[in-house]
Amino acid sequence: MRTNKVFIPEVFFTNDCLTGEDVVKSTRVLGDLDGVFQDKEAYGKMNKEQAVYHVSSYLPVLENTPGGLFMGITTLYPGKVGQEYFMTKGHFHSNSDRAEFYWGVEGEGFLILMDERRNVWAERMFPGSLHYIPGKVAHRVANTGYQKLVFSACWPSDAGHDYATIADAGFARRLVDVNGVPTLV
Ligand SMILES: O=P(O)(O)OC[C@H]1O[C@](O)(CO)[C@@H](O)[C@@H]1O
Ligand SMILES: [Fe+2]
Repeated sequence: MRTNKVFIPEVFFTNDCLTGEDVVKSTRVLGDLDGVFQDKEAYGKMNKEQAVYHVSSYLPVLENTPGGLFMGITTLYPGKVGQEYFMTKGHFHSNSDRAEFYWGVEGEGFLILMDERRNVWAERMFPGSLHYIPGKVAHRVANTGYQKLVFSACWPSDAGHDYATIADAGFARRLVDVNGVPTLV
């Protein structure tokens, strides 16, 4: 199933619009993404305190509750490490068959997807793009534009995050700038 439906957002979300005791905010700086980017030399020269993305997550039920939903807003800054675009860490779900929706709110980029057989493909993200991420498909987002990329997500409260599989083997393809064109290599 490889869909890329489009809807018209009536409200532009921002990280700040989620508040309250059920909201958890986090920031990933470049130093949190050690091993994620291919160009180690370029990464080594960059400021590790630099923020790459912020996530605000609305968690109305406890983590692992069956049948609940979580919702998040991510702001991913523009930038590159070498020729590779700033991107989220990426993960499978711990409960591997759990699916998720992502939707583009502001800016432009790509959702990079990889199934368990390590087939990789990408869907263009833009304000109003809607992306269904099936279970057993790893997902990460790259900002290919010159402004911040804001996207939102909705996922089951018992999905969990499996970062270890990606930390061990990475994605089979990377999204890099080839003569100004975002290209999966
Ligand atoms: O969890 P990662 O791979 O750092 O990516 C951040 C995004 O993914 C989510 O974990 C949801 O899949 C959100 O909290 C956020 O939108
Ligand atoms: Fe996810």
